[in-house]
Amino acid sequence: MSQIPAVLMPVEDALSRLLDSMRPFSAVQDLVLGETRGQYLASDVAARVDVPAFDNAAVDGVALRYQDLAEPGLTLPMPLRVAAGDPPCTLMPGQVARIFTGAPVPTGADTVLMQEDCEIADGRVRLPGRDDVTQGQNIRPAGQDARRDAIVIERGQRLTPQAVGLIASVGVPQVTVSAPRVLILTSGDELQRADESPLPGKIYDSNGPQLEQLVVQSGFPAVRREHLPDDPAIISDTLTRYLTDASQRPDVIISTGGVSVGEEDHLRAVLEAKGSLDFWRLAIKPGKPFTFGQVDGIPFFGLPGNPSAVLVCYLTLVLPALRRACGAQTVLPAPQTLPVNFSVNKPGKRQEYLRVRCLQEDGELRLQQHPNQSSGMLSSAVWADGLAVVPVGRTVSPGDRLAYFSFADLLGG
Ligand SMILES: Nc1nc2c(c(=O)[nH]1)N[C@H]1C(S)=C(S)[C@@H](COP(=O)(O)OP(=O)(O)OC[C@H]3O[C@@H](n4cnc5c(N)ncnc54)[C@H](O)[C@@H]3O)O[C@H]1N2
Ligand code: MOO
Repeated sequence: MSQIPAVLMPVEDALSRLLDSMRPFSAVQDLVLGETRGQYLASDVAARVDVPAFDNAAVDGVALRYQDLAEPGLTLPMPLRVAAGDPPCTLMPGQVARIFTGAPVPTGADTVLMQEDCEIADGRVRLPGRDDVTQGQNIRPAGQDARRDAIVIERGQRLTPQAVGLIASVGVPQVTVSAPRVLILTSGDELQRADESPLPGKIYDSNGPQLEQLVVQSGFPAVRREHLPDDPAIISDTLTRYLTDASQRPDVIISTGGVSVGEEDHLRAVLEAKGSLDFWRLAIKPGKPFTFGQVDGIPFFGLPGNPSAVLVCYLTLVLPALRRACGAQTVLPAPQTLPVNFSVNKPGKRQEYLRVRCLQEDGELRLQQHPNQSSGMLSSAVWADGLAVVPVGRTVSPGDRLAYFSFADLLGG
Protein backbone atom coordinates (compact mmCIF):
# COMPACT_ATOMS: atom_id res chain seq x y z
CA MET A 1 0.00 0.00 0.00
CA SER A 2 1.46 3.34 -1.03
CA GLN A 3 2.44 6.01 1.48
CA ILE A 4 0.55 9.27 1.27
CA PRO A 5 2.90 11.53 -0.75
CA ALA A 6 4.18 14.41 1.39
CA VAL A 7 3.97 16.88 -1.50
CA LEU A 8 1.14 17.22 -3.99
CA MET A 9 2.36 16.94 -7.61
CA PRO A 10 1.92 20.16 -9.65
CA VAL A 11 -0.67 19.90 -12.42
CA GLU A 12 1.88 20.66 -15.19
CA ASP A 13 4.15 17.83 -13.99
CA ALA A 14 1.24 15.41 -13.89
CA LEU A 15 0.16 16.42 -17.39
CA SER A 16 3.61 16.00 -18.87
CA ARG A 17 3.99 12.57 -17.21
CA LEU A 18 0.64 11.52 -18.60
CA LEU A 19 1.51 12.72 -22.10
CA ASP A 20 4.92 11.01 -21.99
CA SER A 21 3.50 7.72 -20.84
CA MET A 22 0.74 7.43 -23.46
CA ARG A 23 1.46 5.01 -26.34
CA PRO A 24 -0.39 5.36 -29.66
CA PHE A 25 -3.72 3.51 -29.67
CA SER A 26 -3.49 0.39 -31.82
CA ALA A 27 -7.28 0.05 -32.01
CA VAL A 28 -8.46 1.61 -35.27
CA GLN A 29 -11.62 1.37 -37.33
CA ASP A 30 -12.47 2.06 -40.97
CA LEU A 31 -15.61 4.16 -41.30
CA VAL A 32 -17.52 5.65 -44.22
CA LEU A 33 -17.81 9.40 -43.71
CA GLY A 34 -21.50 9.29 -42.74
CA GLU A 35 -20.70 7.00 -39.81
CA THR A 36 -18.03 9.15 -38.17
CA ARG A 37 -18.85 10.72 -34.79
CA GLY A 38 -16.08 13.24 -34.18
CA GLN A 39 -13.30 10.68 -33.69
CA TYR A 40 -9.59 11.30 -34.32
CA LEU A 41 -8.01 10.34 -37.64
CA ALA A 42 -5.62 7.39 -37.33
CA SER A 43 -4.00 8.03 -40.73
CA ASP A 44 -3.37 10.99 -43.00
CA VAL A 45 -5.92 11.79 -45.70
CA ALA A 46 -4.57 12.64 -49.19
CA ALA A 47 -6.61 14.35 -51.91
CA ARG A 48 -7.64 12.13 -54.85
CA VAL A 49 -8.30 15.20 -57.04
CA ASP A 50 -7.51 18.90 -57.24
CA VAL A 51 -10.20 20.95 -55.49
CA PRO A 52 -11.60 22.80 -57.29
CA ALA A 53 -10.87 20.39 -60.15
CA PHE A 54 -11.00 23.26 -62.70
CA ASP A 55 -11.00 27.06 -62.74
CA ASN A 56 -14.60 28.07 -62.08
CA ALA A 57 -16.77 31.14 -61.69
CA ALA A 58 -17.30 32.56 -58.19
CA VAL A 59 -20.34 34.60 -59.32
CA ASP A 60 -23.20 34.64 -61.82
CA GLY A 61 -22.22 36.90 -64.75
CA VAL A 62 -20.07 36.81 -67.85
CA ALA A 63 -16.62 35.35 -68.66
CA LEU A 64 -14.27 37.18 -71.04
CA ARG A 65 -10.69 37.93 -71.98
CA TYR A 66 -9.37 40.85 -69.99
CA GLN A 67 -7.53 42.17 -73.05
CA ASP A 68 -10.83 42.48 -74.99
CA LEU A 69 -11.98 45.19 -72.55
CA ALA A 70 -11.51 48.82 -73.58
CA GLU A 71 -13.44 52.02 -72.71
CA PRO A 72 -16.69 51.76 -70.66
CA GLY A 73 -19.71 50.92 -72.83
CA LEU A 74 -18.08 48.50 -75.28
CA THR A 75 -20.55 45.78 -76.28
CA LEU A 76 -19.50 42.26 -77.34
CA PRO A 77 -21.49 39.26 -78.61
CA MET A 78 -22.34 36.49 -76.12
CA PRO A 79 -22.77 33.25 -78.10
CA LEU A 80 -21.85 30.85 -75.25
CA ARG A 81 -23.71 29.82 -72.11
CA VAL A 82 -22.04 27.68 -69.43
CA ALA A 83 -23.69 26.50 -66.20
CA ALA A 84 -22.37 24.51 -63.21
CA GLY A 85 -21.99 20.87 -64.26
CA ASP A 86 -21.43 21.68 -67.98
CA PRO A 87 -18.26 20.41 -69.63
CA PRO A 88 -15.54 23.01 -70.34
CA CYS A 89 -15.85 24.96 -73.64
CA THR A 90 -13.70 27.46 -75.56
CA LEU A 91 -14.20 31.21 -75.89
CA MET A 92 -13.09 32.93 -79.11
CA PRO A 93 -11.43 36.38 -78.99
CA GLY A 94 -13.92 39.24 -79.05
CA GLN A 95 -16.68 37.16 -77.45
CA VAL A 96 -18.06 36.79 -73.96
CA ALA A 97 -19.77 33.79 -72.35
CA ARG A 98 -22.76 33.81 -70.04
CA ILE A 99 -21.58 31.97 -66.91
CA PHE A 100 -23.04 30.87 -63.58
CA THR A 101 -21.48 30.29 -60.17
CA GLY A 102 -19.47 27.05 -60.10
CA ALA A 103 -19.38 26.66 -63.91
CA PRO A 104 -16.01 25.90 -65.57
CA VAL A 105 -14.39 29.03 -66.96
CA PRO A 106 -14.12 28.56 -70.75
CA THR A 107 -10.63 28.05 -72.17
CA GLY A 108 -9.47 31.44 -73.40
CA ALA A 109 -11.40 33.43 -70.75
CA ASP A 110 -9.40 34.84 -67.83
CA THR A 111 -11.84 37.15 -66.03
CA VAL A 112 -15.44 36.96 -64.77
CA LEU A 113 -17.72 39.98 -64.23
CA MET A 114 -20.77 40.01 -61.97
CA GLN A 115 -23.97 40.40 -63.98
CA GLU A 116 -24.80 43.50 -61.87
CA ASP A 117 -21.70 45.20 -63.37
CA CYS A 118 -22.73 44.81 -67.03
CA GLU A 119 -25.88 45.01 -69.17
CA ILE A 120 -27.00 41.82 -70.85
CA ALA A 121 -29.54 42.22 -73.69
CA ASP A 122 -30.32 40.60 -77.07
CA GLY A 123 -27.34 38.22 -77.01
CA ARG A 124 -24.83 41.00 -76.37
CA VAL A 125 -23.21 42.49 -73.26
CA ARG A 126 -22.38 46.13 -72.52
CA LEU A 127 -19.15 46.06 -70.51
CA PRO A 128 -17.41 48.31 -67.97
CA GLY A 129 -14.05 49.85 -68.84
CA ARG A 130 -10.78 47.97 -68.42
CA ASP A 131 -9.74 50.26 -65.55
CA ASP A 132 -12.73 49.10 -63.48
CA VAL A 133 -11.85 45.41 -63.80
CA THR A 134 -9.00 43.29 -62.41
CA GLN A 135 -7.65 40.52 -64.60
CA GLY A 136 -8.56 37.13 -63.07
CA GLN A 137 -11.30 38.50 -60.85
CA ASN A 138 -14.12 36.22 -59.68
CA ILE A 139 -12.32 33.04 -60.72
CA ARG A 140 -11.68 30.28 -58.20
CA PRO A 141 -8.51 28.63 -59.48
CA ALA A 142 -8.08 24.85 -59.76
CA GLY A 143 -6.34 23.39 -56.71
CA GLN A 144 -7.06 26.41 -54.50
CA ASP A 145 -8.51 24.28 -51.68
CA ALA A 146 -6.47 21.09 -52.19
CA ARG A 147 -3.86 19.66 -54.57
CA ARG A 148 -4.14 16.08 -55.80
CA ASP A 149 -2.06 13.65 -53.65
CA ALA A 150 -1.36 16.36 -51.04
CA ILE A 151 -2.20 15.57 -47.39
CA VAL A 152 -5.27 17.65 -46.52
CA ILE A 153 -5.74 16.42 -42.94
CA GLU A 154 -3.17 14.72 -40.78
CA ARG A 155 -3.39 11.79 -38.39
CA GLY A 156 -4.37 12.98 -34.93
CA GLN A 157 -6.77 15.65 -36.17
CA ARG A 158 -10.36 15.49 -35.04
CA LEU A 159 -13.13 14.72 -37.52
CA THR A 160 -15.08 17.93 -37.08
CA PRO A 161 -18.03 18.46 -39.45
CA GLN A 162 -15.87 20.75 -41.58
CA ALA A 163 -13.06 18.14 -41.68
CA VAL A 164 -15.58 15.54 -42.90
CA GLY A 165 -16.71 18.02 -45.56
CA LEU A 166 -13.14 18.64 -46.74
CA ILE A 167 -12.41 14.90 -46.90
CA ALA A 168 -15.56 14.34 -48.98
CA SER A 169 -14.59 17.23 -51.28
CA VAL A 170 -11.26 15.57 -52.16
CA GLY A 171 -13.03 12.37 -53.20
CA VAL A 172 -12.23 10.19 -50.17
CA PRO A 173 -15.30 8.24 -49.00
CA GLN A 174 -13.81 6.37 -46.03
CA VAL A 175 -11.39 7.13 -43.19
CA THR A 176 -9.47 5.23 -40.51
CA VAL A 177 -10.06 6.51 -36.99
CA SER A 178 -8.62 5.78 -33.56
CA ALA A 179 -11.14 3.54 -31.85
CA PRO A 180 -9.99 2.82 -28.30
CA ARG A 181 -12.39 0.88 -26.13
CA VAL A 182 -12.95 2.90 -22.98
CA LEU A 183 -14.05 1.15 -19.81
CA ILE A 184 -15.67 3.42 -17.22
CA LEU A 185 -15.73 2.01 -13.71
CA THR A 186 -17.92 3.71 -11.13
CA SER A 187 -17.45 2.63 -7.54
CA GLY A 188 -19.11 2.90 -4.16
CA ASP A 189 -21.79 1.07 -2.18
CA GLU A 190 -23.74 4.31 -1.86
CA LEU A 191 -24.66 4.45 -5.53
CA GLN A 192 -27.91 3.57 -7.18
CA ARG A 193 -29.16 4.00 -10.73
CA ALA A 194 -31.48 6.82 -11.73
CA ASP A 195 -34.27 4.34 -12.58
CA GLU A 196 -34.36 2.94 -9.02
CA SER A 197 -36.51 4.29 -6.15
CA PRO A 198 -34.47 6.42 -3.74
CA LEU A 199 -33.16 4.37 -0.81
CA PRO A 200 -31.95 5.64 2.61
CA GLY A 201 -28.24 6.54 2.63
CA LYS A 202 -27.91 6.05 -1.13
CA ILE A 203 -27.28 8.59 -3.88
CA TYR A 204 -27.88 8.45 -7.58
CA ASP A 205 -24.86 7.76 -9.80
CA SER A 206 -24.08 10.96 -11.70
CA ASN A 207 -20.44 10.27 -12.55
CA GLY A 208 -21.27 7.29 -14.75
CA PRO A 209 -23.66 9.17 -17.06
CA GLN A 210 -21.55 12.37 -16.97
CA LEU A 211 -18.29 10.60 -17.74
CA GLU A 212 -19.86 8.52 -20.50
CA GLN A 213 -21.07 11.72 -22.19
CA LEU A 214 -17.69 13.40 -21.75
CA VAL A 215 -15.91 10.45 -23.35
CA VAL A 216 -18.42 10.03 -26.19
CA GLN A 217 -18.66 13.75 -26.92
CA SER A 218 -14.90 14.11 -27.06
CA GLY A 219 -14.56 11.57 -29.87
CA PHE A 220 -14.52 8.13 -28.23
CA PRO A 221 -17.87 6.43 -28.80
CA ALA A 222 -16.79 2.88 -27.83
CA VAL A 223 -17.64 3.17 -24.14
CA ARG A 224 -18.64 0.51 -21.68
CA ARG A 225 -19.69 1.13 -18.08
CA GLU A 226 -19.45 -1.15 -15.06
CA HIS A 227 -20.29 -0.48 -11.43
CA LEU A 228 -18.06 -1.81 -8.64
CA PRO A 229 -19.03 -2.24 -4.96
CA ASP A 230 -16.64 -1.25 -2.15
CA ASP A 231 -15.21 -4.77 -2.09
CA PRO A 232 -11.57 -5.26 -3.12
CA ALA A 233 -12.08 -8.92 -4.10
CA ILE A 234 -14.97 -8.10 -6.43
CA ILE A 235 -13.08 -5.10 -7.87
CA SER A 236 -10.07 -7.33 -8.51
CA ASP A 237 -12.14 -10.13 -10.10
CA THR A 238 -13.98 -7.66 -12.31
CA LEU A 239 -10.70 -6.19 -13.55
CA THR A 240 -9.31 -9.68 -14.22
CA ARG A 241 -12.40 -10.52 -16.26
CA TYR A 242 -11.94 -7.42 -18.43
CA LEU A 243 -8.22 -8.03 -18.87
CA THR A 244 -8.43 -11.69 -19.81
CA ASP A 245 -11.46 -11.73 -22.11
CA ALA A 246 -10.19 -10.48 -25.48
CA SER A 247 -13.71 -9.52 -26.58
CA GLN A 248 -14.02 -7.11 -23.62
CA ARG A 249 -10.44 -5.98 -23.11
CA PRO A 250 -10.36 -2.17 -22.97
CA ASP A 251 -7.65 0.16 -24.32
CA VAL A 252 -8.24 2.71 -21.53
CA ILE A 253 -9.78 2.46 -18.06
CA ILE A 254 -11.27 5.47 -16.29
CA SER A 255 -12.62 4.97 -12.78
CA THR A 256 -14.40 7.31 -10.40
CA GLY A 257 -14.26 7.21 -6.60
CA GLY A 258 -12.28 5.09 -4.19
CA VAL A 259 -8.91 6.79 -4.67
CA SER A 260 -8.70 8.96 -1.56
CA VAL A 261 -7.37 7.94 1.85
CA GLY A 262 -10.46 6.40 3.46
CA GLU A 263 -10.77 2.78 4.56
CA GLU A 264 -13.40 2.21 1.92
CA ASP A 265 -11.26 3.67 -0.90
CA HIS A 266 -10.12 0.41 -2.54
CA LEU A 267 -9.56 1.23 -6.20
CA ARG A 268 -6.03 2.55 -5.92
CA ALA A 269 -4.99 -0.46 -3.82
CA VAL A 270 -6.36 -2.88 -6.42
CA LEU A 271 -4.59 -0.94 -9.18
CA GLU A 272 -1.30 -1.27 -7.28
CA ALA A 273 -1.85 -4.97 -6.65
CA LYS A 274 -2.74 -5.85 -10.22
CA GLY A 275 -0.62 -3.28 -12.05
CA SER A 276 1.51 -0.30 -11.20
CA LEU A 277 0.83 3.14 -9.80
CA ASP A 278 2.61 5.98 -11.58
CA PHE A 279 1.41 8.88 -9.48
CA TRP A 280 -1.28 9.83 -6.98
CA ARG A 281 -2.44 13.12 -5.40
CA LEU A 282 -2.10 16.34 -7.33
CA ALA A 283 -2.10 20.03 -6.48
CA ILE A 284 -5.42 20.42 -8.27
CA LYS A 285 -8.76 21.61 -6.93
CA PRO A 286 -11.07 19.87 -7.41
CA GLY A 287 -9.41 16.52 -8.02
CA LYS A 288 -6.66 16.08 -5.43
CA PRO A 289 -6.72 12.25 -5.25
CA PHE A 290 -6.28 11.90 -9.05
CA THR A 291 -4.45 8.63 -9.70
CA PHE A 292 -2.64 7.30 -12.75
CA GLY A 293 -1.13 3.91 -13.45
CA GLN A 294 -1.19 0.90 -15.76
CA VAL A 295 -2.80 -2.51 -15.50
CA ASP A 296 -1.49 -5.11 -17.93
CA GLY A 297 -0.25 -2.31 -20.22
CA ILE A 298 -3.60 -0.46 -20.16
CA PRO A 299 -3.56 3.16 -18.93
CA PHE A 300 -5.70 3.54 -15.82
CA PHE A 301 -7.01 6.97 -14.82
CA GLY A 302 -8.46 7.00 -11.31
CA LEU A 303 -10.67 10.06 -10.92
CA PRO A 304 -12.05 11.14 -7.55
CA GLY A 305 -15.69 10.51 -6.76
CA ASN A 306 -16.80 14.12 -6.46
CA PRO A 307 -18.75 14.95 -9.64
CA SER A 308 -17.15 18.32 -10.42
CA ALA A 309 -13.70 16.80 -9.85
CA VAL A 310 -14.63 14.23 -12.51
CA LEU A 311 -15.48 17.02 -14.96
CA VAL A 312 -12.31 19.04 -14.29
CA CYS A 313 -9.95 16.05 -14.22
CA TYR A 314 -11.36 14.53 -17.39
CA LEU A 315 -11.16 17.77 -19.38
CA THR A 316 -7.74 18.93 -18.17
CA LEU A 317 -5.83 15.65 -17.67
CA VAL A 318 -7.51 12.57 -19.16
CA LEU A 319 -8.68 14.01 -22.48
CA PRO A 320 -5.29 15.58 -23.32
CA ALA A 321 -3.71 12.14 -22.69
CA LEU A 322 -6.29 10.41 -24.92
CA ARG A 323 -5.65 12.99 -27.63
CA ARG A 324 -1.91 12.35 -27.44
CA ALA A 325 -2.50 8.59 -27.87
CA CYS A 326 -4.46 9.47 -31.03
CA GLY A 327 -1.42 11.33 -32.38
CA ALA A 328 -2.66 14.87 -31.69
CA GLN A 329 0.07 17.46 -31.18
CA THR A 330 -2.22 20.09 -29.62
CA VAL A 331 -3.84 18.41 -26.65
CA LEU A 332 -5.32 21.43 -24.84
CA PRO A 333 -6.84 24.61 -26.28
CA ALA A 334 -5.07 27.94 -25.75
CA PRO A 335 -6.82 29.75 -22.88
CA GLN A 336 -8.22 33.25 -23.10
CA THR A 337 -6.91 35.64 -20.46
CA LEU A 338 -9.86 37.59 -19.08
CA PRO A 339 -10.52 40.00 -16.20
CA VAL A 340 -12.60 38.71 -13.30
CA ASN A 341 -15.26 40.47 -11.25
CA PHE A 342 -14.54 38.57 -8.02
CA SER A 343 -11.87 38.11 -5.36
CA VAL A 344 -9.89 35.13 -4.10
CA ASN A 345 -8.47 36.30 -0.78
CA LYS A 346 -6.71 33.18 0.45
CA PRO A 347 -3.75 31.84 -1.54
CA GLY A 348 -4.35 28.14 -2.28
CA LYS A 349 -2.01 25.14 -2.10
CA ARG A 350 -3.67 23.62 -5.17
CA GLN A 351 -4.22 25.06 -8.65
CA GLU A 352 -7.93 25.77 -8.62
CA TYR A 353 -10.31 25.41 -11.55
CA LEU A 354 -13.25 27.71 -10.78
CA ARG A 355 -16.61 27.21 -12.43
CA VAL A 356 -17.20 30.59 -14.09
CA ARG A 357 -19.35 32.34 -16.62
CA CYS A 358 -18.02 34.72 -19.24
CA LEU A 359 -20.16 37.88 -19.21
CA GLN A 360 -20.30 41.04 -21.32
CA GLU A 361 -19.97 43.97 -18.85
CA ASP A 362 -19.47 47.60 -19.94
CA GLY A 363 -18.40 46.43 -23.39
CA GLU A 364 -15.81 44.03 -21.99
CA LEU A 365 -15.77 40.30 -21.29
CA ARG A 366 -15.52 39.47 -17.59
CA LEU A 367 -15.51 36.27 -15.60
CA GLN A 368 -18.05 35.70 -12.85
CA GLN A 369 -17.64 32.76 -10.50
CA HIS A 370 -20.43 30.61 -9.17
CA PRO A 371 -20.81 31.30 -5.43
CA ASN A 372 -20.64 27.60 -4.58
CA GLN A 373 -17.53 25.81 -5.83
CA SER A 374 -18.11 22.59 -3.85
CA SER A 375 -16.65 19.69 -5.81
CA GLY A 376 -19.66 17.62 -4.80
CA MET A 377 -22.13 19.72 -6.76
CA LEU A 378 -22.89 19.81 -10.45
CA SER A 379 -25.50 22.59 -10.67
CA SER A 380 -22.65 25.14 -10.61
CA ALA A 381 -20.93 23.25 -13.45
CA VAL A 382 -24.13 23.43 -15.49
CA TRP A 383 -24.52 27.15 -14.69
CA ALA A 384 -20.91 27.78 -15.78
CA ASP A 385 -19.68 27.97 -19.36
CA GLY A 386 -16.04 27.22 -18.51
CA LEU A 387 -13.21 27.11 -16.02
CA ALA A 388 -10.93 29.88 -14.74
CA VAL A 389 -7.53 28.80 -13.43
CA VAL A 390 -6.16 30.22 -10.18
CA PRO A 391 -2.49 29.22 -9.84
CA VAL A 392 -1.05 27.93 -6.55
CA GLY A 393 -0.36 30.76 -4.07
CA ARG A 394 -2.25 33.42 -6.01
CA THR A 395 -4.80 35.84 -4.63
CA VAL A 396 -7.14 37.60 -7.02
CA SER A 397 -8.82 41.03 -6.98
CA PRO A 398 -11.56 42.34 -9.27
CA GLY A 399 -9.98 43.40 -12.58
CA ASP A 400 -7.14 40.84 -12.36
CA ARG A 401 -6.86 38.51 -15.32
CA LEU A 402 -7.09 34.73 -15.19
CA ALA A 403 -6.71 32.02 -17.82
CA TYR A 404 -10.17 30.89 -18.95
CA PHE A 405 -11.08 27.74 -20.87
CA SER A 406 -14.61 27.41 -22.20
CA PHE A 407 -16.13 23.94 -21.83
CA ALA A 408 -16.72 23.95 -25.60
CA ASP A 409 -13.01 24.58 -26.30
CA LEU A 410 -11.94 21.96 -23.77
CA LEU A 411 -14.23 19.33 -25.28
CA GLY A 412 -12.98 20.23 -28.74
CA GLY A 413 -14.90 20.87 -31.94
N1 LIG B 1 -9.19 12.54 5.07
C1 LIG B 1 -9.30 12.97 3.81
N2 LIG B 1 -10.47 12.83 3.20
C2 LIG B 1 -10.62 13.27 1.96
C3 LIG B 1 -9.53 13.85 1.27
C4 LIG B 1 -8.30 13.95 1.93
O1 LIG B 1 -7.30 14.45 1.37
N3 LIG B 1 -8.22 13.48 3.20
N4 LIG B 1 -9.73 14.32 0.01
C5 LIG B 1 -11.07 14.73 -0.33
C6 LIG B 1 -11.15 15.04 -1.72
S1 LIG B 1 -10.39 16.48 -2.22
C7 LIG B 1 -11.86 14.30 -2.59
S2 LIG B 1 -12.01 14.81 -4.23
C8 LIG B 1 -12.55 13.08 -2.18
C9 LIG B 1 -12.38 12.00 -3.24
O2 LIG B 1 -12.42 10.77 -2.69
P1 LIG B 1 -12.53 9.44 -3.56
O3 LIG B 1 -11.95 9.65 -4.90
O4 LIG B 1 -12.03 8.34 -2.77
O5 LIG B 1 -14.07 9.32 -3.84
P2 LIG B 1 -15.20 8.72 -2.91
O6 LIG B 1 -14.82 8.88 -1.49
O7 LIG B 1 -15.51 7.39 -3.40
O8 LIG B 1 -16.37 9.72 -3.26
C10 LIG B 1 -16.28 11.10 -3.02
C11 LIG B 1 -17.68 11.68 -3.08
O9 LIG B 1 -18.20 11.48 -4.37
C12 LIG B 1 -19.41 10.76 -4.33
N5 LIG B 1 -19.48 9.87 -5.49
C13 LIG B 1 -18.67 8.83 -5.74
N6 LIG B 1 -19.02 8.24 -6.89
C14 LIG B 1 -20.07 8.92 -7.36
C15 LIG B 1 -20.89 8.77 -8.51
N7 LIG B 1 -20.67 7.79 -9.40
N8 LIG B 1 -21.88 9.65 -8.70
C16 LIG B 1 -22.12 10.64 -7.78
N9 LIG B 1 -21.36 10.83 -6.68
C17 LIG B 1 -20.38 9.96 -6.46
C18 LIG B 1 -19.33 9.98 -3.05
O10 LIG B 1 -20.57 9.58 -2.57
C19 LIG B 1 -18.62 10.96 -2.14
O11 LIG B 1 -19.55 11.90 -1.63
O12 LIG B 1 -12.11 12.66 -0.94
C20 LIG B 1 -12.10 13.69 0.06
N10 LIG B 1 -11.83 13.12 1.32
O1 MOO C 1 -10.24 17.59 -4.94
MO1 MOO C 1 -11.63 17.26 -4.16
O2 MOO C 1 -12.42 17.17 -5.67
O3 MOO C 1 -11.28 19.00 -3.87
O4 MOO C 1 -13.09 17.64 -3.48
